[in-house]
Amino acid sequence: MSGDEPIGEVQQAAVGAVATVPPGEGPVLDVIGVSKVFGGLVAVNDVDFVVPRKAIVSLIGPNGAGKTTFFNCLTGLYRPTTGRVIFDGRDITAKRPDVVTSAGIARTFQNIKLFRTMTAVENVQVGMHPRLRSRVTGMILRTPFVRREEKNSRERARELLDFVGLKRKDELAMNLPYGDQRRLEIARALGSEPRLLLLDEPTAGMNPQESEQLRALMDRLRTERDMSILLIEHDMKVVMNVSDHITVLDHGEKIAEGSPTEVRQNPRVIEAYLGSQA
Ligand SMILES: Nc1ncnc2c1ncn2[C@@H]1O[C@H](COP(=O)(O)OP(=O)(O)OP(=O)(O)O)[C@@H](O)[C@H]1O
Repeated sequence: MSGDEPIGEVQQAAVGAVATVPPGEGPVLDVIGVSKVFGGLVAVNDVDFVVPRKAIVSLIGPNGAGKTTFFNCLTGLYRPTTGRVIFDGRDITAKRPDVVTSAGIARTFQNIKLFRTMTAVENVQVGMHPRLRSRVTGMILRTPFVRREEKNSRERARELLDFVGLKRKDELAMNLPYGDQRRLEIARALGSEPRLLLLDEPTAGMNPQESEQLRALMDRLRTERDMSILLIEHDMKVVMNVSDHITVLDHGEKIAEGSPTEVRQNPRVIEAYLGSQA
């Protein structure tokens, strides 16, 4: 598990019709009453949350609002204290991170987590691992099937790097400029062929031009690859321009949700978040 203390069993909230919605229909992600408690601290408090198909949904809120903890509850890094996580009609509550990835959710991290001494292509190939069919014995014996799959995965990795706009594909990850490392993280996440992509502050440390390129990339992921995106982001320009829907957390609670226009005008949001920025 994640290193946080065990909290007890996940309470089985009522799922009603949600769990019976067949894959491919209904929202891609349906989160029901998720809470996460660390000792006495309620980091996420009974949050309901939906990501419709092919939507870009942003999760915003002041520092410490519980956004990353919420992500960690979705991706199996944390076991939620209460609540259910339904992905594409399937209950993935408290499943291991590799199971969640295989189910079709990929993520990037607030602090970039690349294999620093591997090339960009190799990093993306690692990301493809959940979708590869080679077995360990085949890898040791270097069977024709393994060699063919490796070649295909190298070509596919290069395509994904093209898609995210990364030119220095054979460069070691640690030698890439910061913006390219962020792009590489996204390409690696795409390697597992997710239907839902979770991005944790992808524009952190980027200049305005790079942020705009990333916004355009998110748009293309949705329109060209039918992907749904859940975004944690502090750059309000990016959030307001790219999101179909925004949810606002404050002290672990959902205090508002709606379209960018609705959220921008919500007095609780202005007070809790936009106000504090101003
Ligand atoms: N493993 C942990 N153990 C104990 N407390 C934690 C743990 N992870 C997060 N917290 C606490 O939970 C609260 C929510 O933190 P979280 O990182 O989820 O907020 P955030 O909205 O992502 O913040 P930021 O915008 O600064 O990244 C904070 O008070 C934080 O200190």
